[in-house]
Amino acid sequence: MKIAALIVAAGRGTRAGPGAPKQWRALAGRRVIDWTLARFQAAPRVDRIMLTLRPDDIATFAPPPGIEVTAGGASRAASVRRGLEALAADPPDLVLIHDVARPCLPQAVIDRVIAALDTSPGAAPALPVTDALWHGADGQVTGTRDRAGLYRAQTPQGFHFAAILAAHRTHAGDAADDVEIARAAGLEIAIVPGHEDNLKITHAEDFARAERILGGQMDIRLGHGYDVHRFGPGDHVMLCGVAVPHDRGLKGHSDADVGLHALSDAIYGALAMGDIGRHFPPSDPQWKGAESHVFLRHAADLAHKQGFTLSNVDCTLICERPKVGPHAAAMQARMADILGIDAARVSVKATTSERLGFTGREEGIAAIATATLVKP
Ligand SMILES: Nc1ccn([C@@H]2O[C@H](COP(=O)(O)OP(=O)(O)OP(=O)(O)O)[C@@H](O)[C@H]2O)c(=O)n1
Ligand SMILES: C[C@](O)(CO)[C@H](O)COP(=O)(O)O
Repeated sequence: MKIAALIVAAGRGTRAGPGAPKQWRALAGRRVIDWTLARFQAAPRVDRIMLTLRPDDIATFAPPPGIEVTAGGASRAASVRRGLEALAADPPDLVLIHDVARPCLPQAVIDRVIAALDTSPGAAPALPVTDALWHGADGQVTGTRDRAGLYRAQTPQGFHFAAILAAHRTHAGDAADDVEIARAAGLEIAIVPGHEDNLKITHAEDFARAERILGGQMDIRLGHGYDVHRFGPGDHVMLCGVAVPHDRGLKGHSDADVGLHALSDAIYGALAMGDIGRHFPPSDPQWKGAESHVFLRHAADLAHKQGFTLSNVDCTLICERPKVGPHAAAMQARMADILGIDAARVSVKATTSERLGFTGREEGIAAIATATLVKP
């Protein structure tokens, strides 16, 4: 069973007020569109993601790997139709059609829609109306309405692909959503429970609500690491991935880069996956003299495999000499490169220990590091 997600993102977001269209605006540290795409990238049963954008946005948007992009139309229905036509070249069995403006979609809602499509050609999430309903005009209540049997429709709305494509091809005019188009073609649509978190960002104040929801949903991990290496003979030390000239070297099984070792341990710690010695045992001869970027890359890859993004890292080197300041910018750039994150999220600093203790006596160098991992 091949399942595609079609995310419509070609609207102008006029009701959200001045500024960029809402899909491009920042929300809890990422753009709205990034949160919405991440929902479907993390959905185990979704094989393919098609995104419809305004033509001018296609020129500037660099889609993440695996995301297909096509141009949307003048209305939501037109954008969906274009997305369906783009998918039709290699048709999936099922399609889940979702508003980019619903970035807080819980995975459970996706699962419920897919499950309902086993027995129904269409299925969509909705919540029963729980407030009283009024008619109003000029600021006055002019009537009341029975709320029994009324629902608030959400997305993703899921369909058997061939059926919804045929429904869109024969539908004339606009529609509020794809359920309306499917029903006009005679398709039965099952209602599955939606979720209050699955709001559609429509007005400016909805951003604050979405931020609160995402903040509550996020898995935020903090890890810390500590490492020490003793000085020995040599003419340089490896610190945070940079060779720093010195009148001694650091002793160790690998290249003895205390900074990268502490940072690797911080990431392993945040994942609760032990430490560097567990993944690269010192008893194993293959790691003798190893360059420590291998360890750091391994830790970062484990984080990514578990769906975490590295939000920031911070490393402090503790030594009297060599002086770290002249090399800090190069260390920051090298660590950012190894981790694949922006240098603005990487901090390297140094302190002496006021000539106290083993670092003060210049017997070795110590490093402490922290890493913050975030999973939406
Ligand atoms: N021509 C359009 C219009 C809307 N949409 C998408 O349809 C979804 C729901 O629409 P809505 O919330 O109304 O978004 P906008 O049309 O962008 O907002 P507004 O009506 O305030 O301008 C959004 O994901 C929007 O990007 C689209 O793909 N193409
Ligand atoms: C598709 C939808 O999100 C279902 O609730 C809704 O119909 C979109 O409505 P809008 O008028 O485009 O905001």
